[in-house]
Amino acid sequence: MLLGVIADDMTGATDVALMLNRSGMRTVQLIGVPRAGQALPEADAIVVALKSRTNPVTEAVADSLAACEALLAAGARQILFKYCSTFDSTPSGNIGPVADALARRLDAEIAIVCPAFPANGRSIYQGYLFVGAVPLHESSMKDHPLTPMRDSNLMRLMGAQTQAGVGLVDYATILAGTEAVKARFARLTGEGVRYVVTDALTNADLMVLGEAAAGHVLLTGGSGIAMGLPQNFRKAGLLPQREIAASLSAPAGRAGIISGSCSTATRGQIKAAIEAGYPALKVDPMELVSGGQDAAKLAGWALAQAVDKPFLLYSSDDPKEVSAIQDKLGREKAGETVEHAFAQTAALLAKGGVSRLLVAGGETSGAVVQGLGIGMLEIGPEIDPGVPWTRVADGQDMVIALKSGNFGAPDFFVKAWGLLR
Ligand SMILES: Nc1ncnc2c1ncn2[C@@H]1O[C@H](COP(=O)(O)OP(=O)(O)OP(=O)(O)O)[C@@H](O)[C@H]1O
Ligand SMILES: O=C(O)[C@@H](O)C(=O)CO
Repeated sequence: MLLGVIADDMTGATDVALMLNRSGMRTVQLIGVPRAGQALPEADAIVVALKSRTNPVTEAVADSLAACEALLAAGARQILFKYCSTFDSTPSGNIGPVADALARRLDAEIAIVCPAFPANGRSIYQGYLFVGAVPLHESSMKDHPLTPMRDSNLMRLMGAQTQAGVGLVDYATILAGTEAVKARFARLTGEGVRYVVTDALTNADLMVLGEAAAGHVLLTGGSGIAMGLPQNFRKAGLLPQREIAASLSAPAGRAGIISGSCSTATRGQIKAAIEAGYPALKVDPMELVSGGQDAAKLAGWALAQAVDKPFLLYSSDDPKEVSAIQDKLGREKAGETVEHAFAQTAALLAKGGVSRLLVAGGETSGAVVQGLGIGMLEIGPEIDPGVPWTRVADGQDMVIALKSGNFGAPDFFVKAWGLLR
């Protein structure tokens, strides 16, 4: 094992695992902190998916350190701390405190801070993070319920979360190439800077950064920064050339979609699936509370549909409806109610013969994976940037794709099946 990754949420873990797999590293995703003494699977890279983005700082730090120990014990030579490409966090964390703890553990004198993910419109210029054509604080992330992003300057954002010095490698330096970036790293380290925000607009920039950071024991960022790391291991003779499969052989069985994501992207994808004739049932949190709907009824409905098209179970709604439900139930209870129902439903669906599943939403994916008792995923082909098919590697014969709310083209739910054999 060469590279160990600690990801702060479930879909972010699949995102970075895909990036590594595409770049020729055989990658396995583990769900949660490995148990003490647990033998980790054979792989070039292992991604540990945590739920440490918004939980209390002390828990996030403890889980990240435990994951780091397990990865080091399995032979990791470099550790990547993967967070969201929109730097989802608050002034109290969790990105800064987790990075600080990992830097201390690894004796890292420098660590890149690079959430750039050009394929999904996340770029960094002069240390400012852009989402598409607008700065982060003007994007929909400004209204995120848990981690509203009201600033776009990564030096300020990181600086508010750590006591360590924060510096910048600007775009002109990236354009000047690997040696220039390395020289800037050395200068900043000499000035007492630990965290280096790095500009990046294109994949080529990420390759330069990856090469320049070959000797760093710790990196932090979005999945984009992983793109340039496999080349270093290959150059060092540690990583053989690997075939990347363009499709995934999937077990025979029914196909379906579970969506608890309320993002604009997901709602568009649901509309496209319904227009394509997929049988669809809307899940209503109020009905779940009153008992009008429950997991048995949802699974019963899904399994009663004709098998020629995947079924779609969705609670996704527009922001006005979601906030009306949250006003009635409370934000936490609304989320938990839906997640609990989908977790139980997923277990019943698997028992009923569903073996091909698409799930939309980070929290929803976490709940469904837990409901299915999944501990390990092997990474398959890319459906859209940041979202691969995966195969369950420690239990039932199933393929599953976990989609971040904001990711995927409008026809995501319709085209994904074409990659399965
Ligand atoms: N109709 C609804 N009313 C209120 N809450 C809902 C409703 N539907 C889903 N939810 C909750 O909203 C949350 C959606 O979060 P989730 O992480 O699954 O999606 P997302 O935020 O779009 O995705 P990501 O985190 O990947 O960006 C979940 O807690 C889910 O249970
Ligand atoms: O980096 C991203 O945007 C995603 O992988 C993610 O973390 C979604 O929660």
